[in-house]
Amino acid sequence: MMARDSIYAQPQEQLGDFAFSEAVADVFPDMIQRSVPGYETVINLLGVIARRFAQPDSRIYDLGCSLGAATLAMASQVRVPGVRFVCVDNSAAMTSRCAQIMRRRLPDGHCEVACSDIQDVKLENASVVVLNFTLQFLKPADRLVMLQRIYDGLRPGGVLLLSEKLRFADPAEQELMTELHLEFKRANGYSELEISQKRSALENVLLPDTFGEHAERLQAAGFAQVVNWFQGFNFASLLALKA
Ligand SMILES: C[S@@+](CC[C@H](N)C(=O)[O-])C[C@H]1O[C@@H](n2cnc3c(N)ncnc32)[C@H](O)[C@@H]1O
Ligand SMILES: O=C(O)C(=O)C[C@]1(C(=O)O)C=C[C@@H](O)C=C1
Repeated sequence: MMARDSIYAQPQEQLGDFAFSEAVADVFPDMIQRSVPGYETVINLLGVIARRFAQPDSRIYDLGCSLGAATLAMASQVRVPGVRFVCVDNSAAMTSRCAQIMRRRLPDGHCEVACSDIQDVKLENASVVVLNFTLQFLKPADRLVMLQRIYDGLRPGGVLLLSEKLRFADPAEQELMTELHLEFKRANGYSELEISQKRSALENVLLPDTFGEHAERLQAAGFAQVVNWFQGFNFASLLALKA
C-alpha cells in the first residue's frame, strides 16, 4: 500500500521552505501522483521515448531521480545492450530508498545511485538524460550551465527529456492554469489548508519558467530540436535533441 501524503494536513506554526525530507520521501509516490497532472502517463512515456533513443553501450542519467520512477520505466523498455543507468539526487532520504528499490527491481550492475548535487556530476557517454521536474529547483541563474553540461555529456543523436511546472506570461492564462491545477489537487483529496500551506512552502523553492524561456534556453545550450510532447495544465514535458 502506498503511504498517503498528509504532510500539510495540520496547521503548521512555522512553515519552512519545502524540502525533500525523510517525511516527504516516505509519501513521495502518492504526493507526486496527486500533485502533478499526468505524472503516471509522463513516467510511462519516458520509457517509450528511452526505448527509441537509447544507444548501445551508453549511459542513461536520471537527474533528480527521487525514488527512481523514471529509471524503472526506462529500464523496462530499453532493448539495446550495454546500457547503464545513473540515478542522482541530493536528498539522502531519496537516494537511500532509491538504491534499495533499484537493488530489488534491476539486475546487479545495471544501475548506480549517487547522492550528489546534479551540478557536480560528470556526465559522459549519455544517450538519454532525464530531468523530470528537477530543473525548476535549481537557481534560475544556474539553469543554462546545467543544460550546457548535459548537452556536452550527450552523444550525437541523444536526447534530454525535461519535465517542468510552467509559468505563463499571459496573466489570464496563468490564472486559469493555476485554478485548474488547484482543482486537480482538490479532486485528489487535498484540503484547502494542505494546498495553501504547500504553496507557501514551495514559493521560494520552485521557480517555474515559461515554455518560451525553456525553448530559448535549450536552444542556447546547443540543442537542435525542441518539442513539447506532453502537457497537463501547467506541467509540461519537452524533448530536446542533440544533432
Ligand atoms: C519533484 S522531484 C523529481 C521526481 C522524479 N524525477 C520522478 O520523476 O519521480 C525533484 C527531485 O530533485 C531533487 N533535487 C532538487 N535539486 C537538486 C540538485 N541540485 N541536485 C540533485 N537533486 C536535486 C530533489 O531532492 C527531488 O528528489
Ligand atoms: O506545484 C505543486 O504543488 C507541486 O506539488 C509540484 C511538485 C513538483 O512539480 O515537483 C512539487 C513538489 C512535490 O514533490 C511534487 C510536485
